[in-house]
Amino acid sequence: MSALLPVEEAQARLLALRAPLGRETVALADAHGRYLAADVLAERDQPAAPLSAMDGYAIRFDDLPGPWTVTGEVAAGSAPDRAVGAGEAQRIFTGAVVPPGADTVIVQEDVAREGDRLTLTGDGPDSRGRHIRARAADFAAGDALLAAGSRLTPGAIATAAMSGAGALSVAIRPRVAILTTGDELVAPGRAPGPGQIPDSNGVMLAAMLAGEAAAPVQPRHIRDDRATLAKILKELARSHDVIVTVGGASVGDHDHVRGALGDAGGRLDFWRIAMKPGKPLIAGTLGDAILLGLPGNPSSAFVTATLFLLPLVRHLAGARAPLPPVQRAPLAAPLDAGGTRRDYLRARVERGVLTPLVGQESGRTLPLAAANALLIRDIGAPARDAGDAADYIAIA
Ligand SMILES: Nc1nc2c(c(=O)[nH]1)N[C@H]1C(S)=C(S)[C@@H](COP(=O)(O)OP(=O)(O)OC[C@H]3O[C@@H](n4cnc5c(N)ncnc54)[C@H](O)[C@@H]3O)O[C@H]1N2
Ligand code: MOO
Repeated sequence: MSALLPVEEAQARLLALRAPLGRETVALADAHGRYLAADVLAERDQPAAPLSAMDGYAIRFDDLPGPWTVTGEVAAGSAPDRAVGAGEAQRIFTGAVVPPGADTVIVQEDVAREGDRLTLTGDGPDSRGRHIRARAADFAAGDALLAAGSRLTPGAIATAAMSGAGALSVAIRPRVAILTTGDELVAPGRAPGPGQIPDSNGVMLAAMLAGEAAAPVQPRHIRDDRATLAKILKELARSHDVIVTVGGASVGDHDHVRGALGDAGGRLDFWRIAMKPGKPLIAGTLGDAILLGLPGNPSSAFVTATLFLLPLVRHLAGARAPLPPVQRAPLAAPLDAGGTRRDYLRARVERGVLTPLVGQESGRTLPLAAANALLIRDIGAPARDAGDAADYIAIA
């Protein structure tokens, strides 16, 4: 029996199978969750001119404590048509350009106005420049705002829009096929016959991918038949970047994924990882497609998808840092020593403290619904007490 591959080595080998996909230009409205293929540089100063941050009056700080003569008005979206001279004020609104000559805005709550005459009734501004957003305070033209390989979050999209962009260069989304295998599976919602169970992995994996920069995926199911599997793998490889199979990864007489990959003309890269759950994970190539064979047990499929499938999709989709970040938190309770495979225990992190959930058998789905973290216990790790630190990965 060949040695089990360490997780990090398997992740590195998987990501090395193929470079990120090419690039395309997408409108900002379609950019959410995509990865930038190039740095975003500001095309303009923001703000491009000093703007008022409040509704009130633009004045010269040196003229305090007033009174002033109101000589004009400037609203957001228009340019001031005259300067503010000594003893003068102009009515101004939030977001409007501060007229030349003025250096301070006084809020309307602090003044009284009668006709053109304005007098101070409150404390007034305490410093020159008060309530003014300086030119280029957010960023200046030419500033590097967003880095290639970073994910386009709503905040990043807002920044790109403000910088002058209407569309962005991003990596192409991988096309992923999900293929669940097994004679025992029925579609969710159908009544299972004797010995049958609902296919929970297909919809779970589709949901996991829906949060990623993958093209939309419709899971497909086939029975345990090696020849049919080989035929379908061959077909899928022509039009997909990644084929994910679930189940049939182990050593049973009906576990056909490795055999079918070979029959279809593909190449096995690795099989079996030093992790629990998830040991029988398969990776290989078939034409230009990458085949990832996840184990069928629900928790095994979830954990291997978190550690291998999602990073692969992110890598192909142009992510600079595709692996889930490892965080650290104290344990709520003692934890037994680690074994011969690295454990990824379904756990909850709450108020900064980690608790492994009851029921770590890989056939269960209920702990997957409760978990918000995978607690990492290394091979041969010593037993730990409550309060000792442990590594974990946050999961959605
Ligand atoms: N003799 C050995 N038996 C097993 C080994 C081993 O090393 N020697 N490894 C075990 C481990 S670890 C795992 S994990 C499983 C993986 O098995 P397979 O990937 O071959 O998966 P199946 O046998 O097809 O199914 C396992 C289990 O999961 C259920 N399943 C499968 N697909 C789905 C789905 N889409 N939705 C919900 N549940 C699914 C299936 O009914 C089985 O109960 O092998 C061990 N065996
Ligand atoms: O490694 Mo299997 O994934 O224990 O259940």
